[in-house]
Amino acid sequence: MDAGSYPLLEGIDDPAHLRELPEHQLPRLATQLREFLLESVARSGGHLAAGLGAVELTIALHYILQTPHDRLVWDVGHQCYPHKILTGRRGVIGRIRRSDGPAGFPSRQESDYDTFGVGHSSTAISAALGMALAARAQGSRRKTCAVIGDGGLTAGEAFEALNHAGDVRPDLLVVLNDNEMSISENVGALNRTFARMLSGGLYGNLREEGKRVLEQMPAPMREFAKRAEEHVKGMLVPGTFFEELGFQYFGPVDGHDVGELVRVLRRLRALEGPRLLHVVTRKGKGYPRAEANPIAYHGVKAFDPAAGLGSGGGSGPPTYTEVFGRWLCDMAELEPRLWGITPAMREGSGLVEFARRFPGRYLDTGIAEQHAVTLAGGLACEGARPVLAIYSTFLQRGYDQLIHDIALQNLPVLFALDRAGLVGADGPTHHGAFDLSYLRCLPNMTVMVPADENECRQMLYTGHLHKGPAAVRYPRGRGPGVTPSGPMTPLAIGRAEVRRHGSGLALLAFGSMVAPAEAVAEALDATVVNMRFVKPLDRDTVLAMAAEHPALVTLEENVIGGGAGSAILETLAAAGVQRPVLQLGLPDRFVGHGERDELLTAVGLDAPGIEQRIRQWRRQYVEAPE
Ligand SMILES: Cc1ncc(C[n+]2csc(CCOP(=O)(O)OP(=O)(O)O)c2C)c(N)n1
Ligand SMILES: CC(=O)[C@@H](O)[C@H](O)COP(=O)(O)O
Ligand SMILES: [Mg+2]
Repeated sequence: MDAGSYPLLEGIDDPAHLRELPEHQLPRLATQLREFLLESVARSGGHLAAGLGAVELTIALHYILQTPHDRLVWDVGHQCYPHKILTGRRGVIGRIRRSDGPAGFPSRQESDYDTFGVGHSSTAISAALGMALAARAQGSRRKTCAVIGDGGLTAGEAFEALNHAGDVRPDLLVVLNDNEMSISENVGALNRTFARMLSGGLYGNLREEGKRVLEQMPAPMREFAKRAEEHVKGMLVPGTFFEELGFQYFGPVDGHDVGELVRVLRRLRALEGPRLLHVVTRKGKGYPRAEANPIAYHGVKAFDPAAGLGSGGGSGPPTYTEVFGRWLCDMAELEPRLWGITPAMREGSGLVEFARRFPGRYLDTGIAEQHAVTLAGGLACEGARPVLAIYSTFLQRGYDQLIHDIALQNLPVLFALDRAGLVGADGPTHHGAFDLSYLRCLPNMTVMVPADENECRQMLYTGHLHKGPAAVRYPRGRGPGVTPSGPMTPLAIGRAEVRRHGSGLALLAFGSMVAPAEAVAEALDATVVNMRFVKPLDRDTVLAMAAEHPALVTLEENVIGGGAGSAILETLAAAGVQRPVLQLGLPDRFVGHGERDELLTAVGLDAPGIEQRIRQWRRQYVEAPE
């Protein structure tokens, strides 16, 4: 930040300083905060459009709420960069999501102002409700506020929390930040109702007419008239939906009018009971390129704000996501029963082309992973061949549905699990660290892990043909660069592939670990097996490797606990085979944020780290056992 270019912002090291500003300076502060945010994220990369849209709201919330004494809980938290800038992290925001910088989402260990750790959506109201009930039980007068977006409101947990709050009636303020966007265009009937009412002529005219009339009123009447206007507007938009849930509904309010927000929030803070303030904002506000294309500017790499984002479509081999997206379209051409489903991640999961070409078989459920899983099951019951594209970490949201609705009924649903393993900048809330453990323990599941992009395509095809539930898990970004080619041929279920023969020891590698295993094989005189299937495991190959080698090493980009290596240990134990086995994988802790390669090195899953750990272990436990 060039000294002096943001004079108001530079004077704010915490919200107490903000609250010393006279109200009339807040619009100028908003301008500086927005410009600083754009300049910073254009350099660092990260989430941009949501934060641009939340600048005035963030200022008003910290201006009126006595944070951190009053609790402010953000939903998802990707819009929290203005919040972090105003709460003492202006100096480090330029390193956001780097291993030496702040997390990309609110994090309790990072700041007292980050009252609840988020990253997965739709948790804020539940957490805030818990905090509000605790305040009531403690006889505290502190206030609790949750800020949730219209996308966040498409998830079941948000409704569960609203329904419960309306019943137990805490002192809780929910702010709905409605910009009609999720990452892509928001979906859902409630969203459609909002959009219809807020864009409707009647509401728009009333708001403009109301402003004109108010301006001509003497000041004392203006406050009363404002309230009257709010209630009249409240009758035009689905406030009743929230009032049926026990909330007092206020708004809609212009989410970029910081004075209006301060006035309304000041009133609402003084009230008690469940209140919902409906705020209308524009995602990407203040940066025309982001306003025009909020999808592209939801999450960005470093870019030049003057030129905007690059043309995209990087050169080089396709990413795993692109391999999946192309396979899905190719397969949909051949198989009319194929459906593509995403829980609000069309772009991230590679479904843009599929959605364009096969709109009748494309479903975006909104942020509703539980529903998406069971929906796929219903389709499968009727002979459809659904493919659920879902991040590994987000499938955690639909785990009971996976067990109860899909695996138990042995329904042919294919799960394309993207972002498996360490994702990098998004950190522990988004790493796909657990899916091999949580999938392989389920009866009827087939779990495949491709070593490269071509194998990914073959596995997707194999899973599609399979008569029961199947999952293919692949990492964020690119693999070893084996571009898919040739016809799709199904793999033999449960068969591994021996890539290299050695005599020293056998490296039994899964997915992204095959490449580094091959890189160290010669130095270790090791056999390398591309295991391909975590379930069903290739038992014959495992036992043969144990018979032919003095020791085994398993390698996986999943937690060791209950993962693929554990499946191998179970196989050896069941066969009464005793062999030294070293399990390499993710540690039994949450791995932080940073560049993916940097994190893999930090947990010893890059080639040098793998070689070093094997040599050390072999010396200690194989060559000179006590
Ligand atoms: C459980 C879960 N599913 C999916 C996501 C991915 N995701 C991050 S932000 C977002 C859209 C959120 O929309 P909204 O709440 O309206 O916030 P906005 O970006 O519009 O400000 C999604 C789907 C997530 N973080 N958590
Ligand atoms: C906030 C959120 O959950 C998403 O925006 C997520 O950060 C997307 O991750 P990718 O960048 O890996 O698609
Ligand atoms: Mg939104």
